[in-house]
Amino acid sequence: MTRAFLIVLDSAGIGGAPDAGGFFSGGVPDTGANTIGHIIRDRGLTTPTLDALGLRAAIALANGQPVTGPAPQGLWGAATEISPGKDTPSGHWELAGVPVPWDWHYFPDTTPSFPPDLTARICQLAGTEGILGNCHASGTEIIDRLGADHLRTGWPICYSSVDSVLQIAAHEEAFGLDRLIRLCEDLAPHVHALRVGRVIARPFTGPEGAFQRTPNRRDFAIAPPADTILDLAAGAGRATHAIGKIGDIFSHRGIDRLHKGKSDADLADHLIRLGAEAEPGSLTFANFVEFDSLYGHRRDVQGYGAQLDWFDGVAAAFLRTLRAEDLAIFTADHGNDPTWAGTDHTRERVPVLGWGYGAHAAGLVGFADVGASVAAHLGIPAPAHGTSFLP
Ligand SMILES: O=P(O)(O)O[C@H]1O[C@H](CO)[C@@H](O)[C@H]1O
Ligand SMILES: [Mn+2]
Ligand SMILES: [Mn+2]
Repeated sequence: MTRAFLIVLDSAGIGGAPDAGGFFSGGVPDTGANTIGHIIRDRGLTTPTLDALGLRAAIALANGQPVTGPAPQGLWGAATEISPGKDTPSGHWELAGVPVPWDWHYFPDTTPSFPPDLTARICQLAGTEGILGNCHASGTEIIDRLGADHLRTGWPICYSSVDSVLQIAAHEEAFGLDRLIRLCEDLAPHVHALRVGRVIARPFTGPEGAFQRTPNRRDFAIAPPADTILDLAAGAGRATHAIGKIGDIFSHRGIDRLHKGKSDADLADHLIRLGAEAEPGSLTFANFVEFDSLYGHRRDVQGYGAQLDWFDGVAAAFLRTLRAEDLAIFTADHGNDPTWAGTDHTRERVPVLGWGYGAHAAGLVGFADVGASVAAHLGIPAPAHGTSFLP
């Protein structure tokens, strides 16, 4: 029985989104943002495995440029998102066959950013007299700025961004990791009721002047509004594996086994192991978050490029574990151009790089077509949206 592996390189967009002008980072429209394209332009990449599948061709296709160079050996294309958000849940759900049917609520870029009753709710759940932050911020910048106040007052640091999120940073030892996670979990239903996609716990540690975020981030996301390929695979009795934060993104629906780690290197070990071991008929869905969290939001071109070079070797090792009848697709959930203004995601098309069907041009497809193709490959019911691009 065939197996499927869907692997998301978080934020590894390739530009060309037709609606990019309606999205902003740092007050600048996303028109022209191109995460991988600009890393190639400014640093260069050594990604022979992804290139052979069709990465360079996909970038050209996404941006309306002629496709030149060696013919791709994989199933390749570029996908366009229709969901009205350039965030992680929107991208992953649509890839899994469920475009977002509502408009997310975004907290305004003002101080205060949160409505008074929500702030009061946070205080009540945290057992504090107030909160710090209450604004848009970059997560590393705000702990540098407010970490000392946090230690002094014991108040949680609450912030948002251009995404539909409420993030809470707190010191693991001084505030307590379990207390932070419980606060976010208890707050999540109140935040989801506002059509805000996620509450994210952002624990940090260290002394003043050297605060550092830890890997114990937790996301509490709204549940997807319809059956995703995870639900459909699980419903068909198939084994489903979630690597990284896929469990959090899908509200833990349709997932048998979670494979988490402290870093993307740990997640790469899980992926390569599951390539060898995953059950016949199973679906493995992976998210590699460090492209986004360590390099995209931090606008670090060199770091992002080095991570892509590293990942290419992971992809090569993983593909060697596969069986002839398997399908693997490498893709992304949105952009996060490290050369762009601000520190936020960027609206972009994403690469679709498939292994298992030989050389085939899928062309310009939709995010939901990825989920439909995975479902067709596995022989499970199709999600409500999308059309398979398998030959
Ligand atoms: O700057 P940090 O805390 O990494 O926050 C980022 O992480 C969130 C989730 O990807 C985004 O909405 C953005 O705000
Ligand atoms: Mn993401
Ligand atoms: Mn992000």
